[in-house]
Amino acid sequence: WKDRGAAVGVRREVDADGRVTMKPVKKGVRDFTFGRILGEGSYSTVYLATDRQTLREYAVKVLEKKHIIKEKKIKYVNIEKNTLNRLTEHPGIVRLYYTFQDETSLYYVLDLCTGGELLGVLKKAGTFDVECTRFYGAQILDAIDYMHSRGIIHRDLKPENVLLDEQMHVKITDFGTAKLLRDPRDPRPPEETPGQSGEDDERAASFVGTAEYVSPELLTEKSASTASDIWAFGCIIYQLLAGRPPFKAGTEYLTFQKIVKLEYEFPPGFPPAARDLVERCLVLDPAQRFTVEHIKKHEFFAGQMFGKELWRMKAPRLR
Ligand SMILES: NC(=O)c1nn(CC2CCNCC2)c2c1CCc1cnc(N=C3C=CCC=C3)nc1-2
Repeated sequence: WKDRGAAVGVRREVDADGRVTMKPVKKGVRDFTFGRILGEGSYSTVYLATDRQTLREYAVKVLEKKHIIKEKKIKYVNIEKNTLNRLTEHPGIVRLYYTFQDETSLYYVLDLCTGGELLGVLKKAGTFDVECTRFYGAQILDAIDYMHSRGIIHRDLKPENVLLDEQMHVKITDFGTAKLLRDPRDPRPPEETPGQSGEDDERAASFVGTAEYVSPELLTEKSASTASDIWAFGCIIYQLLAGRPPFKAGTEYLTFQKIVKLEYEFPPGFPPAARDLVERCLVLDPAQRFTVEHIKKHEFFAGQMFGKELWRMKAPRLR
C-alpha cells in the first residue's frame, strides 16, 4: 500500500557543521489532534481531526490493517484509494489530500464537510421545494458526470453519502464500493492496468448497494454500469420532493421485489416536470434509462447552469 501525496511539509535541519537543510517531510498521525467520530464503516472509522501545525480541520478515515487483512478487504481498500486518486479536481467530490500509515493503521486525509449529510437536512425540512431540488440535483448530477468521465461508477449513491460543505454545497463521499472502469486517459492496454480494469468476480458477485437505491440490474444480473448511478439519482430526486424514497418496504427482500417490479407511485401534488424526469430515470432496462446528457436537457433543469457556474451559485435557502 504505497502512501500517496507529495511531502506535505518541510523540516529545518542543522548538521554538525551548522549547515541548514530543509527536509521534505510527510505528515503522520502525530501531526493531528483527533476529535469526534464522524462515521463508522464496516472496516473504517472517520474522525474529525485538526492539523496541529496549520490548525486546519480535516476528516481522517482510519482503516485498521489487521481487520482489513482478516476480512480480506485489501482489494476494497485499494479500489477506494485508486478511485480517490482519480477524482482529484471536482468541487462536488470529497478530496483526498494524502495518505500515510503506521504499524497498525492506514490513514486517508480528506475534505471535512461541516454541513453533514443531505439526508439530515432533508429530514429537518421534510421535503425540498423545486428550487432546492433543482440546485442539489444539478450538483449531484455534475459530480456523477465527472465520476463517469473518469471511469468511476459509485454504485452506492444515496442521501447519506451526499455530504454538504460549509457553503451547503454537495460533496459526494464513500467510494469504498465503487467500480473502476479502465481509465479512459490511461494509454496502457487493459491487461497492463493491474486491478484497474474493473471488477473481480467475488467483488461483483457479493456487492449490492443500499436496498432502497439499488438498481434492478444489480439485483438480477449482478452487473453495474453508469446507468446504475442514474437509477440512484432518480430515487434521490424523488426523495427530495416526496420526503421518502420511491421503493421502501418492511424488509430488504420486499424492497427488492418492489424495485424489480417497478412498484412505486407519486404522491399527489408531485411536480409534473420532476415526475417525468424520475420516470425516465427509473426505467428497468438500463439501456433505455436516461443518461446524464438527457437529464441536463430535460425540462426540469431548463435554464439550470452546470459546470463551473453551478459551483459559484449560492445554495438556496431550505424552506
Ligand atoms: N466513508 C467515508 O469515506 C466517510 N464517511 N464520513 C462520515 C459518514 C457519516 C454517515 N454518512 C456518510 C458519511 C465521511 C467520509 C469521507 C469524509 C467526510 C468528510 N466530512 C464528513 N462530515 C460529516 C459531518 C457531520 C456528520 C457526518 C459527516 N464526513 C465524512
